[in-house]
Amino acid sequence: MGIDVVLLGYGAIGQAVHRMLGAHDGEVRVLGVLDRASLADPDPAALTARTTGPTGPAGPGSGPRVPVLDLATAIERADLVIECASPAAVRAHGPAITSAGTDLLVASLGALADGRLRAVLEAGPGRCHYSTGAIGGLDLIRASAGTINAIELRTRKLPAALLHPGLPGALRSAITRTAESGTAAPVFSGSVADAIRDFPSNINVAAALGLAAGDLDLVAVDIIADPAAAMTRHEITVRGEGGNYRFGIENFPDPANPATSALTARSMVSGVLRLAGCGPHFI
Ligand SMILES: NC(=O)C1=CN([C@@H]2O[C@H](COP(=O)(O)OP(=O)(O)OC[C@H]3O[C@@H](n4cnc5c(N)ncnc54)[C@H](OP(=O)(O)O)[C@@H]3O)[C@@H](O)[C@H]2O)C=CC1
Ligand SMILES: O=C([O-])CC(=O)C(=O)O
Repeated sequence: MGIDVVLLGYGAIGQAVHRMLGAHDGEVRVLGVLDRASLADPDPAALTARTTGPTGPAGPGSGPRVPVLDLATAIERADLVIECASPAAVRAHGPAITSAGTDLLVASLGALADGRLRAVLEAGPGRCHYSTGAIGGLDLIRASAGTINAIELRTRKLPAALLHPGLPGALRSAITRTAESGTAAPVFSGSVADAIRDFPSNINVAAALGLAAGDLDLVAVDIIADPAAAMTRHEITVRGEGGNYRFGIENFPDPANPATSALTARSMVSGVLRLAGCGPHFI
């Protein structure tokens, strides 16, 4: 028994998930990974026996090697594809996975701010699962869907964790100024869609909150660049007819990627184990 999985993306989260699933190989078998090169060249012959390995702080060669697969083989063999790449990867490859009947677990939930893509992925027949990622409390928000009036998310990260090549110039300057001044400052205020547009790999948690609430427009996002932020902080305030809720989540960043909370990989492993039927299950 157990389930067969493939990792879509093999960076900080993908490698951590792979390492952690090693302790559960009776329940979950990692068949291989999809990387940028294998996704760009659909010819399985081009990939014959190619493997990849960890590139994190533990150093090359210190962890298990894993086969690199082409997308068609991954879809055919896997029960579940674990996406831990980027919203762009969900857009590009998610529909092929779920429409072929293979399940998909998504970390890059920002992609699902696009209602049309969400509808395609949810049409199946493969199931699209949403990872709780770097936060908690989504069960409570889901249970309160339809009764929520507003959600505020205040995310505090290191300036270096917020910088990325596609950042608009004004935001880049604001974040760089914050880093140079040594003082924390707000750098973004806006909707989930705008946050995901400007910080696609940094604020998927905002989309998670909106998806759980059943309405992304309920979520207001503030991002603070804080040169002293040894931990990434997500402050979540929910106001609704059933009650008011506050969650303060302080995560250590993943050592391999300061933009990503280390909790994210653990959340994905927990989700995969649940899909493999390993309890306990909180529902
Ligand atoms: N829901 C949540 O709470 C969270 C979600 N995330 C999501 O998880 C993603 C992965 O995080 P992390 O592991 O830290 O990131 P990394 O940058 O460490 O690794 C991402 C890996 O995915 C690959 N990749 C990215 N885009 C594509 C693509 N379009 N096609 C193929 N491969 C691709 C990258 O390749 P290359 O190096 O060539 O770019 C890299 O190997 C983030 O981008 C973010 O969207 C992250 C944290 C929290
Ligand atoms: O890891 C985090 O704390 C949040 C994050 O990057 C995301 O939501 O994309």
